[in-house]
Amino acid sequence: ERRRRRLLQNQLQELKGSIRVMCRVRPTAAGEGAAVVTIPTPTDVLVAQPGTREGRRSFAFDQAFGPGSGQEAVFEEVEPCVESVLDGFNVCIFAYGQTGSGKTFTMEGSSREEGLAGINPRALRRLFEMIAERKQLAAMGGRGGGESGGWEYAVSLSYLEIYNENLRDLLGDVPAARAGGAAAAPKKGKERASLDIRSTGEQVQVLGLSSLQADLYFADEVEEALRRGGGRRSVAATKCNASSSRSHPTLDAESLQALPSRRERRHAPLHLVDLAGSERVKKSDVSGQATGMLEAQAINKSLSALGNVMAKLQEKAKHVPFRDSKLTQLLADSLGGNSKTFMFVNINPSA
Ligand SMILES: Nc1ncnc2c1ncn2[C@@H]1O[C@H](COP(=O)(O)OP(=O)(O)OP(=O)(O)O)[C@@H](O)[C@H]1O
Repeated sequence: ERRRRRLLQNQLQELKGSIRVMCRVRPTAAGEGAAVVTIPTPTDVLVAQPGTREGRRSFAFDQAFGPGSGQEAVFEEVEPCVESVLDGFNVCIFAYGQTGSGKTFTMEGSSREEGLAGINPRALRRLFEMIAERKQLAAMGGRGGGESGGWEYAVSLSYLEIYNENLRDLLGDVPAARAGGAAAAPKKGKERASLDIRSTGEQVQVLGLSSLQADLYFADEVEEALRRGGGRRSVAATKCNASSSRSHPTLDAESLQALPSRRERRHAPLHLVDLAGSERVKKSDVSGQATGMLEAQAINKSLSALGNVMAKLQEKAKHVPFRDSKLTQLLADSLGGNSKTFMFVNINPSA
């Protein structure tokens, strides 16, 4: 079963490509004026502004989601990839777009209603469900149980943000009893310190980052930790959005898989990234604040580094400049190679 699933996943990946770019157009909000963006086919996004220099322009994506597409439909598109993490694939899903375009809504969603939950909580829940399903299958099949028999799974969660090219731990004070191995919770007062990244071969490690070890979806515990972490994100008001995220928060679910009978161990990361707003400094009027300017420069640096890395990967270039920013260093293990990357381009449909 495991081998068959891997094979199907590989075939699907070859068909769809290992970097997939989706567009998500959010509904217009009150006072924003009429939408100038439509989705004439499931893969095309048309921007029509008659009388302007741009006129009509069409953009092709792997998939386009309109204002009527709910959180569930969006998650269904990435779900097979989330599942493949337990088969050892490295996966990265990120949301890119201007401030207020729906990145946080896509990744985190809203906790107001169950149906409004975004990719992050749905992905975590799916991972834990799958682990439970596999345990149940193994128990039913007894010993042996084919290739999937005997595997043990665990998930280690961490949550950090990249702010002005510094890495900050957002889970800093998880209960010590559940904080994982070498990465114990930092002491009070030190939790906002910048952390270093170490790359060892194909694995990327953030030194001193707290983690929450889980083999079940302890809904309250996990959600509470994430909620608290989310509350620590660096947020500022810009002209475009009253509470704009100025950092790149990244939720990481490292899946650990072990087959003790054969002394096999492997791990695969799932990176879920809500990129900071891509707006131009002038338009968002953050330039008046000294920190705003610095933030905008750091955001631009990492977004353009990410753009360069994606372009080099698409070209299959020999050298990919992962080291150009903290963001690309952090994601190096799940961009390119055998990994699967999803990029959501979030847009606001008003002129
Ligand atoms: N698909 C959607 N359906 C309904 N409401 C949405 C959708 N996308 C975004 N919104 C709403 O639009 C507003 C702005 O979205 P959000 O905060 O996710 O933007 P953002 O891109 O993360 O902004 P920033 O970069 O400034 O953090 C929020 O009130 C959000 O609830």
